[in-house]
Parts: sequence; C-alpha cells; structure tokens
Amino acid sequence: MEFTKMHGLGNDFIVVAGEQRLPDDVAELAIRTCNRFFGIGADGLVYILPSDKADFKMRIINSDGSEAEQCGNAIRCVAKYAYDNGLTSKKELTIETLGAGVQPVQLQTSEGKVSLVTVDMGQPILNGLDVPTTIDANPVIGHTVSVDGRDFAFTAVSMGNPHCVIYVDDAAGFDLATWGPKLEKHPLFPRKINVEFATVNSRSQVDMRVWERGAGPTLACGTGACATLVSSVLNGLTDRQATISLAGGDLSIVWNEDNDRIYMTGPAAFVFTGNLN
Ligand SMILES: N[C@@H](CCC[C@H](N)C(=O)O)C(=O)O
Repeated sequence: MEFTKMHGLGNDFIVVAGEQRLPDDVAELAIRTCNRFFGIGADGLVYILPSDKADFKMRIINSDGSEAEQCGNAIRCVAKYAYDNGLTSKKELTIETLGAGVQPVQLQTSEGKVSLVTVDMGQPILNGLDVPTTIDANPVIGHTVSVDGRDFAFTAVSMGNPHCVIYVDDAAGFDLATWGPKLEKHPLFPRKINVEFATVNSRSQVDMRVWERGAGPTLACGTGACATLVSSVLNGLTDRQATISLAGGDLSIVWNEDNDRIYMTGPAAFVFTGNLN
C-alpha cells in the first residue's frame, strides 16, 4: 500500500489515494498504521476515493478505528494532495464527505503548489438532538455537563461531526488528559463528542485546545476551530471572523451572516511518502 504522510497544523494523517473503496478491514488498518510506536503514526487514516457527486470523496478513520463524518484538517490535505499530484488542475473543486455533504474548496498556490486552502464547511447544526446530545434545545448554550464532581458549561455544535465547546481561563495549560476522555464518553453525547477548551483573548482571537473523539489530544482540529468560532459568536464573545490559535498553529474562520456558512482557511503539508507491506 503506497501512502503519503501529511498534516494540517500538526493534525497528521496517513493519506491513501487510488483505491475505489475502503478496504473491509479499514478499522483494524487504521488502528495498526496510526500507532505511533508500532506503525507509521498518525491521528487518522484518510482515503481519497472517486465520487459521483464531487471531484473527490474523502473518508477519514480515527486512530481508534472509528469513522468520522468530517475532518477540517484532512479535507485541506486531500485538496493539496489532489492538486500537487496532478489529480486535478482546478483551483476550485468539490470534495464529498460522509456526514457534511459536498464541500466547495478554493486553493491558493505559490510556485505551482498549494499554499493555503479555504473550505466552505457548510452551515453549523445547533439543534441539540441533531448534534447529537440528549438535550432537546436549539441551540444548546451554557448547559452543564458534570464529571467527577466538576461542572463544565458547554455549547454544542455539529459541523457534520459533534463538538462541545467549553470556556476555561487557560486553554493552553488545561489538563486535557484528565477531563478530555471523560467528557468525550459522557452519556449526554450519544455518539461521543470532540471536546474544545477555549480561552477568548479578544473579539478576533481565541486560543483553543482539543480532545478529539477517537484520537485523543491532537495539535489541531479544523471542525473544532469552526465549532469554537460558532460557539463564541453565539455566546457574544467574538465577531463572526476570528483567528483560532491551536497548539499546531492558526486557522482563520469566518461565519458568513448572509448564508450562515462557515469558511475555514489554513495550510496543509506533505511529510513523506512510503510503502506499507
Ligand atoms: N481533526 C479533525 C476531526 C477528525 C474527526 C474527529 N476526531 C471526529 O471523530 O469527529 C478536524 O480537523 O476537523
């Protein structure tokens, strides 16, 4: 199997292209190849497949073998892979996702290679039961989730995949390892959840750290950055355009008032290509 290691702000993926469909044992393959000690090492395994609705279809399997509906950093990697490897010459293309529909993508290039990718991430889903949470409210803002005697107020947002955003004093220093896994698997979240811990520094800049469903702590989460911006607007904390600063770097996120759609802009990068026997 030929693969390419890529990352979006340090959120890293094993990217496989040229297959027609996912292999039957894709969950086991993801667990083995994403292992950082006994495998290649990555947060997820990404397939670029043919699509009858868009230029390409993306499927993303988390490092624990579960499949995610969408991934903001992976979709930028897929776009860069496709353009830089000559699978397309279009600078405006479309990528089909499992749970967020077909997403339009715009490429900026420098010296013939993709330097920045803007993805139309679609409209956020705010109805609690659809995120999904067990809370019948629309939107779910400031609800409490209690874990081991500690209460966290959260805002729930789906970007095709589920997120809960929690504001803390110091996102960069927050104890992700203690609270992340407990919140990810809390019964309030029937399909588990990606957890974002955010600190708002100004109306246009937010620090965010993430505990991802199925992957644990990652250096960045594109859909998590979008969910954080949506949550921050809903809570009156930021404007509709802000920089979300993650451990691996910055993403620019815009929530367009006219069409309710989210636009994410950020980089993607190649690391190496290899063969797995
Ligand atoms: N890193 C991602 C999200 C990957 C999927 C997530 N772990 C899930 O299970 O929903 C991103 O950049 O959006």
